[in-house]
Amino acid sequence: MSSEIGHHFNEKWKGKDEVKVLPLVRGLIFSIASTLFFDVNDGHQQKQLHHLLETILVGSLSVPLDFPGTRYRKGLQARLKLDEILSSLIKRRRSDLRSGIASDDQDLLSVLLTFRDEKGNSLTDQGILDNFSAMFHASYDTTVAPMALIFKLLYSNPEYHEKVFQEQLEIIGNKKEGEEISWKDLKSMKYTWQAVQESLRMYPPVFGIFRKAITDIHYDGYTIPKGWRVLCSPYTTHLREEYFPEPEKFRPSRFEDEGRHVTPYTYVPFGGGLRTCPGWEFSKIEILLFVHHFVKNFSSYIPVDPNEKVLSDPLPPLPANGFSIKLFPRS
Ligand code: HEM
Repeated sequence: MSSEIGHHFNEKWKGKDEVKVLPLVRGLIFSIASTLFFDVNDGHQQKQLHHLLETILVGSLSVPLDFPGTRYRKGLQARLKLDEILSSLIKRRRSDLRSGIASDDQDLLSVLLTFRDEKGNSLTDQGILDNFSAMFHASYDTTVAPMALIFKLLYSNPEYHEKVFQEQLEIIGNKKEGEEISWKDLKSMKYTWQAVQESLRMYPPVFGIFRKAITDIHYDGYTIPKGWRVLCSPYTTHLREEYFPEPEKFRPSRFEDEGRHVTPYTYVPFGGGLRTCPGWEFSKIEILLFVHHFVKNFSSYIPVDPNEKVLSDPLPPLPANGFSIKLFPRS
């Protein structure tokens, strides 16, 4: 993943005086997913798949009116096209696995194709397509949001900005030419991770999660009857003064000492309990590596509009104009 991100910076950021962060981050997250999920590295095919995914996402958040020209109809058509392309990838990979050209752990596609449940049953092609669709939905916009916001928020807190840059520079300084980032390095990025956690507190990418009451629940004078669905939203606790004083301020130090001072279940950007997001560590690595490669390439940056609004329309919260920044390369 690190080399993929390093390559992305070489191709899309280096040599530029100014960039718009949001579209670049979208391209990066999609290219990581298509490489690690089904080993599609070809730029042209990635672009086509990326466009289809974006159309599906827009369609899934639109009013479900199945008429020609509506976003919903375009989303449905894009899903059919995406399934068609993925089906041909599945067919080819099945044959490559049989002939030994592909291995059973090379990417998510191979893992799904060779998966067997406790009774020895495998997934159907439709099951694999549905898994891909779920993974794309769950992993794309969610990770794009903190990556598009982190440098905007860091800019508002010079003390933490400095800490994050110093932390990354120390890691970079200890590396030999061409040496890659290790697990130990990722674990040592404590200020960077605190800053990411704080951005996920202020702007949780997932607005809410549902839970079903499996028994009557009595809470604070109210009864939630068995069978009702309850919507829990991170915004209800993330922005409460009693849990996070001055909640409108970007203050990553709230997560010092590995978040020990945070009241349990008040900080839930990845949900909680049995259904906690299974991709949270994956996204943690993506975001930490993104910050790492940024600092490796640039000594500083200036937002074109430091007061650019963050909009959640549609979700997730993103910088309103894509967050343009002026870049200063590291010599
Ligand atoms: C910053 C990035 C991410 C955020 C904020 C996020 C947030 C969430 C949240 C709130 C849930 C619901 C959890 C619950 O019901 O308690 C969830 C579920 C899920 N996430 Fe993520 N997610 C992120 C990245 C990812 C990534 C990168 C992947 C995959 C590689 C992923 C895969 C999933 C899946 C498959 C589920 C459904 C789990 C289930 O229903 O059991 N997520 N995520």
